[in-house]
Amino acid sequence: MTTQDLVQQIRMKKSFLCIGLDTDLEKIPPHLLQEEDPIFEFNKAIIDATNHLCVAYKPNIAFYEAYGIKGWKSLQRTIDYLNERYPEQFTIADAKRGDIGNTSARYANAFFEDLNFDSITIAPYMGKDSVEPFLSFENKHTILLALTSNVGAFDFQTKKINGIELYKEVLRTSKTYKGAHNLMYVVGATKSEYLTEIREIIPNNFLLVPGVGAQGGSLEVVCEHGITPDIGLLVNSSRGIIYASTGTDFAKAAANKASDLQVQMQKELESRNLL
Ligand SMILES: O=C(O)c1cc(=O)[nH]c(=O)n1[C@@H]1O[C@H](COP(=O)(O)O)[C@@H](O)[C@H]1O
Repeated sequence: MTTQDLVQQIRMKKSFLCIGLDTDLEKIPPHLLQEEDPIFEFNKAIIDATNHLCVAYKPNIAFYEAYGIKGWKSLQRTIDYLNERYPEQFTIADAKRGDIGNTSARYANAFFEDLNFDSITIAPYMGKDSVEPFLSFENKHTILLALTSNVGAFDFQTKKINGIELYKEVLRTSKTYKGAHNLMYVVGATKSEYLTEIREIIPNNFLLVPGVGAQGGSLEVVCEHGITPDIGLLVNSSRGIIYASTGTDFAKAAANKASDLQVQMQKELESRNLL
C-alpha cells in the first residue's frame, strides 16, 4: 500500500487507529478455546467487528511464535484474511527484526513477500546494512524503533553521544539510507513530550504510536505535538481494545472501545481542518 492510499483511508474513515492483534490464549474468551484455531477465530471476529473504525492492524509476532507452528498458521490465516477481505487495511508485522544484511534480506522476504504484510517494525541498532534490505521493497514500509514506549527506552535511546541523543541520531542517520522514503518510525505515546523535537527532524514521516490505553499515553497530547498536514500518525491500541470483554460479546465490546478512540480521533482531525 502507498502512503497516499493510507492517508486517503484515514480521511475517509476519520480515524488513524491501528488495532494491535496481540492475541493471547490465556486472555481470549474461554468459549473460543473449543475451536480448532482459536487465535484465528478471535482475530477474525475482532477484525469483522472493528474494520470500519480503524485503518491498520498490527499482529505482534511474539504472540504467534509463542505457539510454534500452530501460531504461525494462525498468523498466516490472519494476514491472508486481512489481505483478501479488507485489502484497504494497512498491515504491520510487529516483528522488531534487523540483522546483518544477508539475514535482513531473508526477513524482508518472509514478511513482505511470503506473508505479504505492508510493513514491519525494525530495530535500528545494527545500522544501515541491517535496515536497507527492507527499504528496497517499493510500497512496503519499514517502521524503525526511534523512541519506544517502555521505561527501558531511557537506558540507551535518550543517552547523548557527542551531544546528541541516540534516538535523534537514529532519525537523522536513517534519513540518509537508500530507500529512506519507505521509512516510518515508532514513537511511544508515553514519550509525547519529545514529539516536537522529533517533528523538527522528520516533519512528514508517519509515526506508529503505541502506548495509549493500557500503557497510559494520551491521544490528545500525541496529536498536539505529532500531527502533520497529512496526519502522519497511526495510533495503536492492543489490550485496551481486544480484551474489552471475555464474554460472547467480546467483538462488540472491542468495537465499542475502538469507536471511543475513533470519535476522539475525528475530533482531533476536525478541530485542525485535516479532513
Ligand atoms: O513496535 C511496537 O508496536 C511497540 C513499540 C513500543 O515502543 N511500545 C509498544 O508497546 N509496542 C507494541 O505495541 C503494542 C502495545 O500494546 P498495548 O499496550 O496492549 O496497547 C504491543 O504489541 C507492543 O509490543
